[in-house]
Amino acid sequence: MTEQLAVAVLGANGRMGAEAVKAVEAAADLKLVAALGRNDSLDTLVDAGARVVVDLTVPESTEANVRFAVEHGMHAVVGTTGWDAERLGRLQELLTGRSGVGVLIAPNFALGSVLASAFAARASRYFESVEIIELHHPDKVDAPSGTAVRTAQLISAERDAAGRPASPDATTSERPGARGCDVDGVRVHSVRLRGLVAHQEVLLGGPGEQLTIRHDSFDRVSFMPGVLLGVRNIASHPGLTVGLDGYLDLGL
Ligand SMILES: NC(=O)C1=CN([C@@H]2O[C@H](COP(=O)(O)OP(=O)(O)OC[C@H]3O[C@@H](n4cnc5c(N)ncnc54)[C@H](OP(=O)(O)O)[C@@H]3O)[C@@H](O)[C@H]2O)C=CC1
Ligand SMILES: O=C(O)C1=N[C@H](C(=O)O)C[C@H](O)C1
Repeated sequence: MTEQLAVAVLGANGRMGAEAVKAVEAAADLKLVAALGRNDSLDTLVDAGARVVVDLTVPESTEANVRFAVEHGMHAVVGTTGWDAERLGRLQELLTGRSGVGVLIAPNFALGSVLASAFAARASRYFESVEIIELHHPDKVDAPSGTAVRTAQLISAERDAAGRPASPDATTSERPGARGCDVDGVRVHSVRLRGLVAHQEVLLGGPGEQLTIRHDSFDRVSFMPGVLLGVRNIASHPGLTVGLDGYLDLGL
């Protein structure tokens, strides 16, 4: 039998972390060597011989966690949100000169969500209007969701490349927040509702028609194939990758 890959999970007591611990433990080719919570020392990762660190913590913790992993030569598979351009810039700098280390920042690990965002971005070339509605459980601390931000960025890039102008909007007076927030020129609306897990709709409008691209995660098990895909493939993707689509051959 080939050697098992040593994996550590940070945020192991959280909703996602607990699911990731189960997924790693159930995978014959992986070995869970550490499962850490907020008050555990990161030095445990070194002592445990972790090769890949999975970060599923909180936006204020994730950057320091990833920095520790990279500085100690460990790959990092990151699902935590909050990776804005400034943080990504610092991470890119950190990775320079550490050519063997890979970091995957994946705003969404659900394969259906990754596909939905890619399809929506491509479709947005052909529609006059586009807006995003993301819907999540009310215990989520950040808004808009990382997935919505990423989707808006992909849409914005596609529309720029296609020479599409901004979506039309005649609003001249509004109550704060009524039109959602602006992410790279795309309006994003956030719903927080008990009973939900993670959902997103991209609404695309043209004269006399609408296309809606919707993805639903009903359970956090939906994220686990993507987490495992990241863990298993990160060693062959050195440097920084943003989005699980970077590990897939979507051909779009
Ligand atoms: N990429 C994807 O597919 C997905 C990403 N997410 C993202 O993952 C993150 C976690 O989500 P979720 O599991 O729902 O959140 P939870 O609040 O349930 O879990 C976060 C956990 O991280 C712990 N934690 C905080 N800081 C540290 C630290 N420095 N080291 C170790 N553990 C720490 C928290 O501990 P304590 O409770 O003590 O604060 C908590 O147990 C969020 O950013 C969310 O947006 C969520 C779902 C899917
Ligand atoms: O907090 C969550 O639950 C989720 N967070 C990620 C995000 O912000 O996009 C991924 C998914 O939407 C679930």
